[in-house]
Amino acid sequence: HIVGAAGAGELPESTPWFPRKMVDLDTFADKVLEMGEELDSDHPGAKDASYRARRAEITMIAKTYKTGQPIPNIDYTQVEIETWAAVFDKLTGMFPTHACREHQHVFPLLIQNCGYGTHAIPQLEVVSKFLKDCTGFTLRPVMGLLTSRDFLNGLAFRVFHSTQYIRHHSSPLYTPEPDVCHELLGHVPLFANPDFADFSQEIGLASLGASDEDIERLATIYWFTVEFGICRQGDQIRAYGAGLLSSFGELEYCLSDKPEIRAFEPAKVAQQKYPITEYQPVYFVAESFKDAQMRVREFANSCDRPFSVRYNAYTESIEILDSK
Ligand SMILES: Cc1ccnc(-n2c(S)nc3sc(C)c(C)c3c2=O)c1
Ligand SMILES: [Fe+3]
Repeated sequence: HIVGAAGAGELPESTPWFPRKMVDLDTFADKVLEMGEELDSDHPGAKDASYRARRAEITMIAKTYKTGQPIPNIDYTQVEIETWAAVFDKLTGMFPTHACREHQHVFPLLIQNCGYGTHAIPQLEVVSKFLKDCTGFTLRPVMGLLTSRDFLNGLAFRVFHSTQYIRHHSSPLYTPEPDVCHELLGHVPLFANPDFADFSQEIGLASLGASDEDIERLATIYWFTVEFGICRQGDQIRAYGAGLLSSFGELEYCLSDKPEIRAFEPAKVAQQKYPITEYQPVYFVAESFKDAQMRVREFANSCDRPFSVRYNAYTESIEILDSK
């Protein structure tokens, strides 16, 4: 039976807090791991005071953003647009031979409907409206890195927390963290695909109220799919992970004979360690997004959460089922 909003009382005391309706995502805003302008010393923009100030200016928008509001547009500078254009040109040249068919199918629509091109950086609000039309996914501006729990919880509501700042102009082809190029070229095209949207939401639903250990396992599964996923396409393999599709070097490397390629089995993937500052030594191949979704659902059922959840798209809220 369905346990309503009051159902929180029905859950075991030890259940970690999780959002029950879309507006609850507003509570994540102040919980960002670092404000975004405290850049690591090895960050390309660490010594550039005006870059750090620009980051703070852009991330302030995310701090005040509330559910239901349009995402404010950023008046990007010529230097920022040139950085974007360099990344756009380099990567779009590789998509025909390295990106999965789902990415290639939607890219022309992004050019047509969202102004993707070298002359301007697409605005998140325009892109979010497009995604809403395609799969119900929406974007939400984020100041910097959310915790894995908060970030994955957002996916349960088909909400993707997206950065709005861009990497430092001194290194257009490298970034130690997500930036708007990574989101627009890597993540957005796949969230326009219904099967990938279902798959991503599956991970999000599994993360609601999950134990810290299960959050770690689900974040690792996220890492080897949404970020660094490879899929089978006929007799070839292609990239669908955003970290691959937005990184010129790693997009080349991931389809070469250098990395090890394994089958996507969530229980095994969840145990895999991954470096985030160099290319992955191992990638996992999904047979299809539907197949990957079913495997994640199976994996989620084997987790030690004493209840299961369902998303009600009419009320944009979570329903608790068979709370054991
Ligand atoms: C699970 C989770 C929670 C928050 N952010 C992420 N996340 C995402 S989506 N993309 C990137 S690209 C990059 C270079 C890094 C470090 C990174 C990242 O950390 C992942
Ligand atoms: Fe990412």
